[in-house]
Amino acid sequence: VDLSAQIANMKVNNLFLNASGIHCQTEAELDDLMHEPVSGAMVTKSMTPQSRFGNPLPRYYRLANGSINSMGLPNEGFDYYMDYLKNHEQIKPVIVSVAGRSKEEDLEMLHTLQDDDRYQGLTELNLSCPNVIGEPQMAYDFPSANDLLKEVFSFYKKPLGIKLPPYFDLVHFDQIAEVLNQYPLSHVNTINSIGNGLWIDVNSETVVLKPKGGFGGVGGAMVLPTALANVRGLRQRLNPSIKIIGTGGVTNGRDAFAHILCGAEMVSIGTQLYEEGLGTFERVTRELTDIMEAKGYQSLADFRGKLKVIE
Ligand SMILES: O=C(O)c1[nH]c(=O)[nH]c(=O)c1I
Repeated sequence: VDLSAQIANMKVNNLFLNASGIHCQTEAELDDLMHEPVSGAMVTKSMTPQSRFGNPLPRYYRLANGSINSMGLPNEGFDYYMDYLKNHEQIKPVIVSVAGRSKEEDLEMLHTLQDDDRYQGLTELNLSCPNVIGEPQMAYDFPSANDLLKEVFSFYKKPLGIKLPPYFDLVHFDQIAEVLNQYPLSHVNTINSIGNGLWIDVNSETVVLKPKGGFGGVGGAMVLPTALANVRGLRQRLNPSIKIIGTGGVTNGRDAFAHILCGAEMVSIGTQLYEEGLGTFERVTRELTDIMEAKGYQSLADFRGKLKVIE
């Protein structure tokens, strides 16, 4: 499987990586991902300038065919992750995910990354966290997102991607693509969880998450149709230079194959990785390879973005 993801010139030998938030908050978790033999890259938990405990527990709940979470941006803080990068050999590319609680925090972290000559990595600006109490998802506010990106790209010159929430209206695909196409983005990562779902334990007649009255982001198998639509919709609208990391609903090789048909350059695995463990990478890679061999494809480029419609 030839794999030359042109995402910030990452030369990787495997298209899979963890979804941000999954197994990537602590040094031990990051080391596990760094030494996991199959995945081609990894991404950190979204970080804020200071460490955060996040929302009160329970804040994650497994569903029959997915998950719901209201973690609330728990992370060890910006300096912790910068130290991690300085003190650990990068066996694979590490995408640094930043999620300030305000425009000022985003700019603060990006200025620091821009000014650090030792930092040459790929950064992902998370504009779609649905669970910080009282905070909107910036990527649903097109003018604000545009203002932020205009300011970011006035000084940030290193590779930068954006983590997007799911959109549910083709006009919104048009509108966000119109904003993003103005900027020299490395990639977009789509989708983040479907924000503010609600799960109820009917026996106790109670929600299952403590924060926000039980409202949380939905992920896992049940979001695959939304994830595929967002990868496809944005691939059809974004400049070809802006690559897509497909995230959402990937549980097996067929799901990954579908993401690539829609145009994904690389594919993230979240809920399934959390529930099954790091062995997911080997299993899904094997399943995808089997599908490719059965179809006679030698490389991802043979079918990437080549989804057929019904004429
Ligand atoms: O609650 C979280 O920490 C969280 N949870 C998500 O589902 N997506 C995000 O971007 C984040 I920052």
